[in-house]
Parts: sequence; C-alpha cells; structure tokens
Amino acid sequence: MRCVHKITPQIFWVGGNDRRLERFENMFPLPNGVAYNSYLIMDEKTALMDTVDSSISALFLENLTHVLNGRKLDYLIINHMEPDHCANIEELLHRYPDMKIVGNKNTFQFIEQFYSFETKENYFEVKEGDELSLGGHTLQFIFAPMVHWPEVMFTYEQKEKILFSADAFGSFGAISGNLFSDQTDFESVYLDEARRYYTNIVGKYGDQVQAVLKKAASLDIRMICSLHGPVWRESLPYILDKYDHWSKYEPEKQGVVLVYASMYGNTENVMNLIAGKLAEKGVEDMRMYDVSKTHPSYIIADAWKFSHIVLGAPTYNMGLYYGMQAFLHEMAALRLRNRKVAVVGNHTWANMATKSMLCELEKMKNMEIIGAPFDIKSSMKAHQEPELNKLVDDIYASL
Ligand SMILES: Cc1cc2nc3c(=O)[nH]c(=O)nc-3n(C[C@H](O)[C@H](O)[C@H](O)COP(=O)(O)O)c2cc1C
Repeated sequence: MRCVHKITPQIFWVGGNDRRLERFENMFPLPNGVAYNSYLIMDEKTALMDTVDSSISALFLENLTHVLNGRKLDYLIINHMEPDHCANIEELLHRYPDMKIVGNKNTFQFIEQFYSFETKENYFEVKEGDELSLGGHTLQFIFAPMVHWPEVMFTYEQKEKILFSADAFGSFGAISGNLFSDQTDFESVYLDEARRYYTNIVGKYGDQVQAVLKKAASLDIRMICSLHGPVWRESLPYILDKYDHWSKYEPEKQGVVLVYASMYGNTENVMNLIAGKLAEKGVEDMRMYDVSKTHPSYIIADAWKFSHIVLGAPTYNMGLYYGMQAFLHEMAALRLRNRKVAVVGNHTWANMATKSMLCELEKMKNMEIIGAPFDIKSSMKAHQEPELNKLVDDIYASL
C-alpha cells in the first residue's frame, strides 16, 4: 500500500524507509534505520527528484504510480548518482521510455559505469545555473561537486523556493511518520545522527560544503529537501548554522572527549583518573569511548562536536594499538582539524604509542597538543600523580 506525504499542493514525498539495514555503506551502524527520500513535482510537466535504494523499490514505484495517477514521468532529475538513490533508473525507463534523465557530464559517466542499459537518447545535460521550466515550477541547477561525490548538484525550485540538496542536510534515522523536522524532537531524535552522518559521510569535504553554502546564501530558501532524514521548512538557520560549524571544522561545544584503547585496563584507569579530576574542576558533559567497543563513526561525531580530545593507548607490536591507529587514520582521512589534544601512552618495554599518536596528529591540520604527553610503564604509579595533575591543569586551562 502506497505511503506518500504532501509537501506542497503539487510536490510529494514518494520515498521510503529501511529499518532492517544493518550498516549504511556496509560500514556505519544504523540503529534507527535510514530514509531514502524522493520527491515528485506534479506540474504541466512531471519531474522526479532522484529515486531510492533497491531495498524499497516496490513501495517507491507504488508511491510514484499513485501520485502520477496515470500521467507519465517527463523528467528524472539525478542530483546524486550513488546507488542508494539510483537503483530504479532502468525500471523507470521501461515504464516511461520518453523520460528525460537530467544530469551533468559526471552523472552520465557514472550511469554508464554503474549500469549497462542503453539510454543515451534520454540524456538531458544541464550546466551550472541552467533552468528548466515545468509550467508553474522552474528548476535551477546548482553544482555541488564533492558534497559527497563529483557529480552532485542541488536543484532549486523557484516557485516554492525549495532546495533539493542531495545528501547535504541529511541524517541517519528513518522517518517515523513526521516528515518535517519541526514535527519531531529533532535535537533528541536526529541531531546526533545528523552529525554522525555529516562527519563520516561528507566530513572530508568541508571546503566544498563551504563553497556551496556560499552559493546557497544568494537564494531565498523556504524549504530544504535532502535525500535522507527529515525535510526542513522551519528553523532553516538552525541547520544551516550546524552545517557552517561542521564544514569549518569548528567545535560546537567547549568540552572533552576521551578516547582510549586498553587491553588490561591500565590505560583505561588513567583516562578515568583524568576525567574524574576534570569533573572535580567542574568540567561537565564529558564523553569517553573505548575504540575496541564503540564504532568509530560515533567517536568521530563527538570528536567533531567537542573542542578537546584526550587520546590514550598502549604500544602494540612496536607500534600503536591497532584500534587507536585506525581511529587516528579516520580522523586524518576525514580531515578533522582545529582541536586541542592531550596524549597518554602506555608500554611495557619500548614506548611507541606516544610517538605514533603524536606523529599521526602532526599530519592533521591545526591540532594543538596540550601539555606534555603522559607516559606510563604498564600501570600508573602514585609518584606520577603530580605529573598527571599538571596535565589535567593544562587541559582545564585550555578549555
Ligand atoms: C600483542 C602485544 C604486543 C605488545 N607489544 C608491545 C611493544 O611492542 N612494546 C611495549 O612496550 N609493550 C608492548 N605490549 C605491552 C603493552 O603495551 C603493555 O602491557 C601495556 O601496559 C598495556 O596497557 P593496558 O593495560 O592499558 O592494556 C604488547 C602487548 C601485547 C598483548
């Protein structure tokens, strides 16, 4: 049975949810599922904004057929050629053989790389700023290269002033009936997942996000329709401000995230001591993660949110404990920068952990090391407490 939402009198959400998928991109856990959004404009011409993932094709096609109500589909706009939004192109071509596929040079290259169907005569290539009239509605194409992939474009609908923003402004988390963010308790239900989505999926491309935010600033936007998560029709400055912070790699909050690896509990013990001493000084809302326990996507999201990071890890096979090495690799790959970092290393016979963590941090931009790295030999001894207190004082002073 179809399940559609009306966004405006002539624009409909025809997407769906997947609450069964274990991991997005087979990597990121989805405890609350994910929404695949697709939007249909019913005007003199009909236009569909992207399709959905193959897992929900049946419902999507039912939704689409219902809203089209016997009419044909004139345009399929491909804002993003990633398979979780493109799985239905071939089926749509079978159903609507005259349909024009609207995209740019990269879009068509990617279609041909992913799929084998012959479709060149359906191509409708657009360039930056081009406009396409559907009757009362006019679409304007705004290229957003590397706001995830190179072919990405935003489509701005001039009559209703809607920005169809591809993956930008998206979130993990299925839609529970309330399509609009203002109908949800966004901060409790979606904000952490929106941050985890942004930082892990788009985080590397902050400069490109900044570039497209500047282009978008010249538009009068009344609604933002992303390909994942809720639609924004109120409080747009709220989500635009979050994106501005995230893409500038600016922390949202002065605070501390402690991230550690530990086999026998001695490094963990030092991290608990640091956190406890900071709490005594009045630091609130700290987060602590064991890299072997928590999926890195959650830790990355909080590393993005907070201003200070404390890293602690043992030496392992003359290098750094693998889980911490992997976490630092992700921080570097996503280009996280502008954080203040304290380091705790542990070893039993030859200290490589501290050196390795400092070396990885040096590769990142504007990572300020707080105080002197704190080293322990297997376990912390009482005589080291003044040295640890000094590091805690340094962290506190820099907050
Ligand atoms: C497989 C393995 C390899 C290790 N390699 C080293 C090493 O190369 N150099 C070193 O000093 N300690 C090495 N260690 C010892 C740990 O770094 C050390 O015992 C540390 O105190 C463990 O910290 P934890 O109590 O937080 O787990 C190794 C331990 C294991 C299990």
